[in-house]
Amino acid sequence: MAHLHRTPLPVPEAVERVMQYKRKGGVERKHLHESGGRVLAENVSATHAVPPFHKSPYDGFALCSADTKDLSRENPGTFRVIETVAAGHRASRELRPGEAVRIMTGAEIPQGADCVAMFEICTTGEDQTGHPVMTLKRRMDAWQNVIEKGSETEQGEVLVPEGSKINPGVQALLATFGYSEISVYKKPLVGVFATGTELLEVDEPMEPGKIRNSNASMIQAQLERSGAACTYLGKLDDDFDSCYEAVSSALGDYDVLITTGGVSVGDYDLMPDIYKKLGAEVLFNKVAMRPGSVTTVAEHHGKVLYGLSGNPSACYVGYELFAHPILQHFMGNTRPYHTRVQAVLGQDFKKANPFMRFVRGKLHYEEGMVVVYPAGMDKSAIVTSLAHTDVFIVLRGGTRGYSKGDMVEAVLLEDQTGQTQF
Ligand SMILES: Nc1nc2c(c(=O)[nH]1)N[C@H]1C(S)=C(S)[C@@H](COP(=O)(O)OP(=O)(O)OC[C@H]3O[C@@H](n4cnc5c(N)ncnc54)[C@H](O)[C@@H]3O)O[C@H]1N2
Ligand code: MOO
Ligand SMILES: [Mg+2]
Repeated sequence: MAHLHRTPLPVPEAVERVMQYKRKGGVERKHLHESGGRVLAENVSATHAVPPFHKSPYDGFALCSADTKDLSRENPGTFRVIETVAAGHRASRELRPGEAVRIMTGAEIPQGADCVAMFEICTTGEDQTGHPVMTLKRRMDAWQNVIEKGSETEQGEVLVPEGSKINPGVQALLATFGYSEISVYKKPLVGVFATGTELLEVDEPMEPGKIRNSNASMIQAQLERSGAACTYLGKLDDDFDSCYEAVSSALGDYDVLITTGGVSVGDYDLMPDIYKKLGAEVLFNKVAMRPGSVTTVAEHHGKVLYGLSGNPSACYVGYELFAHPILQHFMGNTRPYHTRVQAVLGQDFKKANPFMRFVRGKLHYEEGMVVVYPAGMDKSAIVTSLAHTDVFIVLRGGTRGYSKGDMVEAVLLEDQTGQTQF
């Protein structure tokens, strides 16, 4: 029989207790195309200057600025066009005074040239011998319209430090500098069990007294959203020996183990006794929050075991508050906590709040303001409102409810930025 008396721990303290067991995962090499969303385990440095040569930003004529110093509308100058250089090609020889090269955007500026006149300010024609010429009616400055070698970055500069998340722009840099592979932090391997004799799997027909196991699919998707690697280990009947056996034998194979169900004080809530028999230290088994007050977290030889509630909304909230940040840290993220913003509450929420409440909510942008609405029914056992949830609306304990227009805190579940503090 589980102990009936449990002392509720304030949420920030519960998070802090879990985070005492955070650890960084190992490092692995990943192909640049498979590195998106991972965290860099090495600096990305410029392996060469960018651009690697003086380059033309325009389609036009490359020439020597000194040749243009006396030019004006009244005194145009005519240049012999000696060749055309497309991007990817180089001029065949150095430019001599009085010469110009027809050059395309991205091509290397020929030796002897130091500026580019855009096509739009040049007129083209032929001389008496039929050779192509170009006429210019203004003077050019040295290095005008040239992207100079190394002007964007010099060789050796650290451009993205270790610990940064790899986004499409970082992938552009990896490609620029020839990193076909890169060191990233490993994903944590997370094992998931669903407990409950009442559970049917998704492909099973309904039966009297039974419900389908929605938490396993939900947790797997939450893990995926967090970037972790998940193995669903199956559902377990509420039978002590088989549950104990399954949990204790899975422990060694995963970085983190998550179970759902069986953490409260019912006759078949077996997780507390399983933790006891395993010799795991329970960090807390009651949190001063709704939903998810029964969320239990234990530690076994430094490994964290999550006993999430069986009630779907409680399970969902328990995961995001207590598992997401530890998994983010494992993956090298220096901002492991969900981003929080101030938002306008879009409708009344009049329930009194003895405990801190994490209302599943939906974010809208209205006239440039972030507005959040409760996503639907707000009880621990509710599953339907989770479909419309992308934020938690944080309502502090000890309040008599909130009104439309009040400023509230919103935890953004689908934002990538994260923050360093809970
Ligand atoms: N006497 C008390 N009873 C309860 C307390 C309490 O403090 N004293 N706490 C209540 C609260 S709060 C919650 S939350 C629930 C937590 O229950 P458990 O975490 O032990 O979970 P179960 O009993 O296994 O299941 C609860 C509920 O959720 C359904 N469930 C379970 N697994 C799944 C799943 N994988 N997919 C979908 N639904 C699932 C299960 O059928 C139950 O209906 O305890 C209260 N009781
Ligand atoms: O642990 Mo329960 O979800 O607070 O209702
Ligand atoms: Mg129970």
